Amino acid sequence: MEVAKIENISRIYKIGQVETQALRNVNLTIESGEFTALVGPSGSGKTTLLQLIGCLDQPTSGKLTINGKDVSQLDRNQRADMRRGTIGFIFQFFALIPTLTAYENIEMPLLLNGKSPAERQQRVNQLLKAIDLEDHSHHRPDQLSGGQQQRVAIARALVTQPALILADEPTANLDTPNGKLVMETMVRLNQETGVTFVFATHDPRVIQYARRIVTLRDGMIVSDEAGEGQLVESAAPVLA
Ligand SMILES: Nc1ncnc2c1ncn2[C@@H]1O[C@H](COP(=O)(O)OP(=O)(O)OP(=O)(O)O)[C@@H](O)[C@H]1O
Repeated sequence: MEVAKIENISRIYKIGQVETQALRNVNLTIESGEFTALVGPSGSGKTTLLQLIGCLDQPTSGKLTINGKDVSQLDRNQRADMRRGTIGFIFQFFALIPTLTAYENIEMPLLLNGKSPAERQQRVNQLLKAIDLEDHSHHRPDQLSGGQQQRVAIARALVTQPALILADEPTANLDTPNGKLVMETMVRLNQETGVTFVFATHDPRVIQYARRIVTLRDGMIVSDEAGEGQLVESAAPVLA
């Protein structure tokens, strides 16, 4: 099944008289279950593309279909509705709420979606187990390492069972061991649940996990090839 279909998409940013063409006639289809890296030099359009797929932004021209729905012309509120429940985000700087514990950060999207207390508790505990942080559930972000914070962010992105998770440079602020743990967590959850991951990265150590590598240059896709797709040994799956 197609999770995202990008047809002839362009995105032009205008600041005063200055125009920047961030994406030029991009075509890309993301199928359910993919684990795909967007790579390319700084300024090539990776973040712009993720923001469009994530319904955070609107294309200047072209057609964008997410989960079978045409989202090219949605207004701000309609885009927010589309994101909720369909798309999860993981950011470079984790973006957790600093005053909430790991547990509460993961629970937040379920509260916003009006889930019952019993359902919330069951789901959050399941995710804490899946990211191997059950014993840190009452820690606030400043009481967790960068890698642990990013694993909490992964759990928060997954908690509503979205069709698609988008990650912009998820390991950019992590050291090598923590970056590896974060990537292995993403691979494992992709293997166990089949949730689709698309992530932007510069890091060759991250690219090796991708099963598909899409390379952008000057706002265009210049290659689209199979990656090594390094697999991760799964213990007993907790979310499958
Ligand atoms: N909000 C904006 N307003 C104006 N120009 C922008 C805006 N966002 C991005 N751009 C420009 O669009 C182009 C693509 O930027 P984008 O952030 O998508 O690239 P990127 O590949 O993600 O880069 P990096 O790897 O450095 O994050 C760049 O030339 C950038 O300067």
